[in-house]
Amino acid sequence: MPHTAVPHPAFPSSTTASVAARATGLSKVYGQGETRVVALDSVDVEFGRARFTAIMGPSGSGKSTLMHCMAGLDSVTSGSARIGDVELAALNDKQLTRLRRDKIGFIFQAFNLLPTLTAQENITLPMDIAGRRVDREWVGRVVETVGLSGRLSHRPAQLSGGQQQRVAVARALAAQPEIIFADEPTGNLDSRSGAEVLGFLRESVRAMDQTVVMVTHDPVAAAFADRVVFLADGRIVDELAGPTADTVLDRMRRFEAAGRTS
Ligand SMILES: Nc1ncnc2c1ncn2[C@@H]1O[C@H](COP(=O)(O)OP(=O)(O)OP(=O)(O)O)[C@@H](O)[C@H]1O
Repeated sequence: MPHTAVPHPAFPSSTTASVAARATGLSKVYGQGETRVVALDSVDVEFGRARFTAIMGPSGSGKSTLMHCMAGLDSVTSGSARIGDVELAALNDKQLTRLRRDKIGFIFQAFNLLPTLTAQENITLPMDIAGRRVDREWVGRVVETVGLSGRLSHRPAQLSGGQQQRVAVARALAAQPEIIFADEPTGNLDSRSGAEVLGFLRESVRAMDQTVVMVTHDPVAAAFADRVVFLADGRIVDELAGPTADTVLDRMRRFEAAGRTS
């Protein structure tokens, strides 16, 4: 039963209200027999609402798998993945599709923009597909925040890589999803454009109470987050609040050293 204690404002408890997504004992196993891979091994993690969380860890540690399971893009083998109060395993395909469409925003390394549509049309496409009314005022604010006001009638080919990624960020933000999952969102960008995009994500969390979960290899990118969780071999092995690029790098080096001696 949920406890009913009133949380002290300075110490928000991890009740549903403050948690946008939660994994409990989440395991994911691919294949069987000789090809069996335990990608996630009983992961417990919460992603706070209106928080920016980075997921880091060595290649193959399970970062993308965790994100895909939390976003309903992949099924879980055991344990639980929830968005808000919704247990993803309890949904059928149609309900999952609707949940992804209505509650989740995605930003991937490949921008996934439609080449024949303008920036504006790409930004509102998910809402148009869902038959949702477009909140023009909100979209205007998003477009201004990501600095695309002068580029709305351009098609993707007429935009730089950084601008295209900003369109992808605006598209995710425009629908006001409960949570945005970003997988290496700046992987293809030069460091200046990357920093801009991360700054916009950071600003969306601060100014618009957006929730963002981002997978990254880059300590500089992770430093834009409020918190970093570290995965190794499918387990959460550490976390860091208020990260800087140096503290993240330091933590990564320590894991590498531990990995070499274990
Ligand atoms: N569809 C799949 N079938 C079989 N094994 C998979 C599949 N997807 C991932 N894996 C395995 O699960 C483990 C975790 O993979 P995952 O892609 O989640 O790691 P990652 O931390 O995101 O890695 P990277 O940083 O290289 O992208 C790896 O050993 C990978 O080979």
